[in-house]
Amino acid sequence: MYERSMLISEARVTPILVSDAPLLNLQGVHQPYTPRCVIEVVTEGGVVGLGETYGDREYLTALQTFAAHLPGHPVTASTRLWDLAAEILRPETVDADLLGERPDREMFGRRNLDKLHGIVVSAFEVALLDALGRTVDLPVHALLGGKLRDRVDYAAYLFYRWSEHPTSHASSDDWDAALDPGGVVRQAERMVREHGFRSLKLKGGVFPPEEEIAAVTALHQAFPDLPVRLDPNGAWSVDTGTKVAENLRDVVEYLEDPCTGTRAMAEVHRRARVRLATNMCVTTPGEIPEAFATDAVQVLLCDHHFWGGLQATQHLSAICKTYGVGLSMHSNTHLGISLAAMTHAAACAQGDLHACDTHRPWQTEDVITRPHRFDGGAITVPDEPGLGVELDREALARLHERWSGSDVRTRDDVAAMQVADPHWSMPSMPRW
Ligand SMILES: O=C([O-])C(=O)C[C@H](O)[C@@H](O)C(=O)[O-]
Ligand SMILES: [Mg+2]
Repeated sequence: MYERSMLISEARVTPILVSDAPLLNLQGVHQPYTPRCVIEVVTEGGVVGLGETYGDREYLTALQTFAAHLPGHPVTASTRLWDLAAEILRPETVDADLLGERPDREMFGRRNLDKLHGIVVSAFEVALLDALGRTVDLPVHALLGGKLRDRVDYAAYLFYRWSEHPTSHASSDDWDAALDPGGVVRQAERMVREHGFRSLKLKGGVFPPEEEIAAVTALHQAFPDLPVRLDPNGAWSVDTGTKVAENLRDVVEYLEDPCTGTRAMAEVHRRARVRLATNMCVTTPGEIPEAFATDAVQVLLCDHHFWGGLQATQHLSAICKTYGVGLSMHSNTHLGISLAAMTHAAACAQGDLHACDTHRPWQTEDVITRPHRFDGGAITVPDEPGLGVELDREALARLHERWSGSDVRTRDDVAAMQVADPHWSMPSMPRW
């Protein structure tokens, strides 16, 4: 019998808008503000566990529906969340958008019911583990079986970008534009100076491949000791991907999603013998067998937000280790609750872990009282109870008020680009 204090008395989902930088990608540009959700799970014992996830309208509705069913469940039973999700979030009860292909919006693979369950379960699993850890006075990594490393390395996530958004009432930061190799190298210099990163990743798919090859080569020349990656989000044909891979064979640690789809990835790897990574063609367990059997992917980017949580990420790391596939971590615009969860997940991941992605240096605000600092490009794995972060309630209220006063309800990089270029549309693939 569970102690009464371990039962959930309330689960809250608070949508917020987070200011974001004008970062360019294949689809367009980041909006001035992007939606996220903060999850709070309150126990009968008065403990609050935290989670953070996507805030797009259709996810928000699913998260709120799920939250209403949580009171009475114990925080010790996060594995049961999967059955609960299957019961509550059925094809007839969820937004149809969540079940269809939305290549115009998402860069983490296809949408289906399993993926939705993984996203919802993950958000609450993290909050349950945080609440449990605070209750029993143990860090989340201990609840996952114990950390395998004390520090988690992150990569400098470099973007082509404008200095400002093209709208007047937008958020701003003090970063310069980066639209050519020189600008990208200067951005990397500042990232490395301020945060000590020891790996570099450039978001590609923005300019023709020759320009991106030049930028990555310039990064390699400026930082000969640091591994460099390039990720065009599947923008290239097999021929183009093969050519880029051959050009960058001695320069990149790996190429991430040069092409769209497992078959195209396998063909590029067969032809060029350069390591390939993905957060697009393998984003659910069902996609693993074909990708591993055809050697399409040598590094898999996990992401607890859509793989189903911290425990699912651990399972994934064990599968990758078994098949000799390396592991890294995907990110989207996020705040400190997510960074803490990512750090606990990575601390417990088995096998060959490459520096994880994080968008955090691009964010100028947070919802935790002591925002993380990178030291030598790494985050020290917290040993405090739970995730090791405290909610800044004033900041949460401010960012929620921004959400309430705005009509931005989804991340839409295509629409944001149309503000600058009314003729812009989602490029058809392969773009080059
Ligand atoms: O590795 C990736 O594919 C990403 O980080 C996807 C993101 O959506 C990225 O493209 C971004 O923030 O523009
Ligand atoms: Mg990627």
